[in-house]
Amino acid sequence: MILMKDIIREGHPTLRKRSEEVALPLSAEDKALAESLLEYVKNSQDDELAEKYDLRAGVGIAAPQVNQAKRIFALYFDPSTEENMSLIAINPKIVSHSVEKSYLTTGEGCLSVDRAVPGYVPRYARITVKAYNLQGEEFKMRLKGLPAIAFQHELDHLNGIMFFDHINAENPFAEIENATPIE
Ligand SMILES: Cc1nc(NNC(=O)[C@H](CC2CCCC2)CN(O)CO)c(F)c(N2CCN3CCOC[C@@H]3C2)n1
Ligand code: NI
Repeated sequence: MILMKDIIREGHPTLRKRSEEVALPLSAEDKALAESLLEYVKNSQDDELAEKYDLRAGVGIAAPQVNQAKRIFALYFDPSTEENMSLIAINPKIVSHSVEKSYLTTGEGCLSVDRAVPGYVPRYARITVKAYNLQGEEFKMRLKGLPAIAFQHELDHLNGIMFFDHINAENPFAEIENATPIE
């Protein structure tokens, strides 16, 4: 299982690389990597396991964060939540997006960033995405709200982008034009 010691931190060059597309059908190694990413996010949201293994809570994690520069990430929102999502995305792409933006009023954090970086992170409010699943089948999804924000945060990792790259340096909490805040 992935532990915090396996997660690389800000300053590690892999976080600034463009990850490589993975070959389909997935090799056994890439399949195991993808499953371990989803397992981490689920474990991190389980109070007992998070406590036992000292895991920082997450709703997503990307392969480069465990020093695997591959275009794979996982997202997990418990079925009891409005978002309700369990996703492994292989070679993901945003195929279209709204003009409207959105942002988390709390700002964002990152498992690979051991400091708080305050400020609004402008993202597309709605996105249409395409990716491949563990079986190598292509799928499309339309996302909005927190799942859309999280998908963009993880996709950024595959392109060597960190959330704080998007924060307005002059005024981190400057109003974002044509944007809907997400509480
Ligand atoms: C929004 C949120 N971000 C948490 N952490 N940061 C992350 O997920 C980073 C990715 C997120 C940062 C902003 C969008 C994507 C990880 N990133 O670095 C991967 O690249 C949370 F932990 C969290 N929740 C709410 C749901 N809760 C359910 C019960 O368990 C606790 C859990 C806490 N919500
Ligand atoms: Ni992150």
